[in-house]
Amino acid sequence: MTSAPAIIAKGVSKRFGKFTAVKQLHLNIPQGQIYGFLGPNGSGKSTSIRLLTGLLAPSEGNIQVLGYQVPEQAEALKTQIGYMTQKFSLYDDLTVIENLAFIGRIYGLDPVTLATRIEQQLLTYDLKPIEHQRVEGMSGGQKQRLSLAAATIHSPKLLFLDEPTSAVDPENRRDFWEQLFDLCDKGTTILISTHYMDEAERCHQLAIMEAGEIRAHGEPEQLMLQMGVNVVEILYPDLRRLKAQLLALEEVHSAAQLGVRLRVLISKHVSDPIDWLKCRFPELLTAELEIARPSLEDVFVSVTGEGRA
Ligand SMILES: Nc1ncnc2c1ncn2[C@@H]1O[C@H](COP(=O)(O)OP(=O)(O)OP(=O)(O)O)[C@@H](O)[C@H]1O
Repeated sequence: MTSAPAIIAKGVSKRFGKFTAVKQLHLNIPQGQIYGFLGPNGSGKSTSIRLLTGLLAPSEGNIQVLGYQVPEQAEALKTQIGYMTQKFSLYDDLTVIENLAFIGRIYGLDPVTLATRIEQQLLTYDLKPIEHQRVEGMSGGQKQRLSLAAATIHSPKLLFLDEPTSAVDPENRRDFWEQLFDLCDKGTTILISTHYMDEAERCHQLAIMEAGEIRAHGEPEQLMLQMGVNVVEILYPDLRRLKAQLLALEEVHSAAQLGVRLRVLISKHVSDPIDWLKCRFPELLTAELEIARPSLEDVFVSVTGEGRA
């Protein structure tokens, strides 16, 4: 028997005055998965997360999270979820242990459970050596680990992470993802927002957002396979001029320079894109052209307006 979805959203929109920040959001997120919201700044990721946690009320639509109706039953849901933002929301004047204790008490943990959980979290997130250090003055990576330890102190079933890796270096991001997979392995469902392609590629499923709407969703691999464009890489000396000419063609979704190569996304309506390019640009007859494997970034530019910049 399959378990009920962790999150169901139907036709959810959020308006701030005349501005619509989230439009007709539909979600069905299974338990035990890492689900990603991928999108540029202002695409509605944070607003969507706030709606799903019950912090914001939708202007229209229906939300169910872990079987609770949101925002009506948000109070009951609160103890079952964790929420971490890119600002980490820690108390600078408190030490590592004091932060964990304070947040644990907010979640209503009894003193014995709290003491056990603090000890476990200090070990899991490698915070033991700095347990008496105040947050002020800690590195970005340490703050991130503490923030994740605090957000999971009450062992939530569902964890919301709003751009949790924006303020840390690539090594810390890698370690952070290992911790997320450990949590997922123990049954925690995770919803994470990001604007990094490599992070989105790690998710079991993701939604690509732009201007408050989901433009595409599914497993990263499926999204890459089902993309409505072919990818051609061109090795040619005068790439800047070629790029401008290519972008003027309706069939070309995007053209981005990667070092000495131009990566071009061409509509699948063009059956043989290499031949098609060589016919339109005879100077390419002697250039090196090859079909490349699609990346998530290609999917992103093909479903959003990003590619024609
Ligand atoms: N309380 C608010 N009042 C008015 N507009 C808002 C409010 N909250 C968000 N917005 C607007 O809604 C849009 C979506 O913002 P949101 O923060 O959800 O995007 P995001 O994808 O999370 O981007 P970021 O990465 O910058 O946080 C933005 O244009 C933002 O200015």
